[in-house]
Amino acid sequence: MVNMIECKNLTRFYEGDGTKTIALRDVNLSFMKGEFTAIIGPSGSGKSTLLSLLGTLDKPSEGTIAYDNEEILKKSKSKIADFRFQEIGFIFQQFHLLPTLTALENVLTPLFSRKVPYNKLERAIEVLEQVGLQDKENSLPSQLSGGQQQRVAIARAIVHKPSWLLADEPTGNLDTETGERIYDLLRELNEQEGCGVLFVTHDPALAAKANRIITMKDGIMLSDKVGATP
Ligand SMILES: Nc1ncnc2c1ncn2[C@@H]1O[C@H](COP(=O)(O)OP(=O)(O)OP(=O)(O)O)[C@@H](O)[C@H]1O
Repeated sequence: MVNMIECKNLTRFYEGDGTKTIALRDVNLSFMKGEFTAIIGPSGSGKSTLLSLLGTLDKPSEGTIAYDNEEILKKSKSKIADFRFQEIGFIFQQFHLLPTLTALENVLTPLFSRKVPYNKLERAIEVLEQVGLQDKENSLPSQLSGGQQQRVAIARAIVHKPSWLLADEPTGNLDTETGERIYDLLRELNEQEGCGVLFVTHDPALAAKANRIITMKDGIMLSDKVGATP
């Protein structure tokens, strides 16, 4: 159970064709479990890069990320994957559901080939209920609305009980009202499960409702402000 993530001098650049793109420059940030944080900023400002690094999907070019003082990214690939499975849940703008699998099967996918101390099927049914989709277990993604597909993706992100939920524009593909309901669901999970939520958004109204608002620009952290009180 990771209670704190600490980034020091985090820098990520990409090199190729004689050019160097700096996606993140010298970012210093800490996150405490249970926080509900919005990350905002213009396109290309480094928001997704930051989320990928925090979620151990990517490695920094320079700087460090410590999870409860442990630099997980310095470990082997399989140790990093185990860590990711135990601690992190991801939600994406494009849902990324497997089209030939039912809602229930999609939710079960992170548990394939994993040993867990609970009944996988019961757990998957439980989280589908938690996101309000108890009657859609056997539906394919194509038979679900955008909001419902994102709920399946959220159920999949929490099925393995992560302590951190990282969401990259989770409401970006949804209309305002559906987006607000997805936001409320993330808030509920944050309060009920105590998981830290970090979400990237382009929507200033949604960002303003978070407890902490981090603004990025050109790979730099422009500001880190206290938002709405819970
Ligand atoms: N794999 C890559 N190779 C080269 N450059 C990349 C790569 N990934 C990201 N970048 C560059 O890094 C910068 C930051 O990208 P990033 O996706 O983190 O921004 P963002 O704030 O999430 O943008 P958006 O809001 O459009 O999703 C951009 O200039 C982007 O072009």
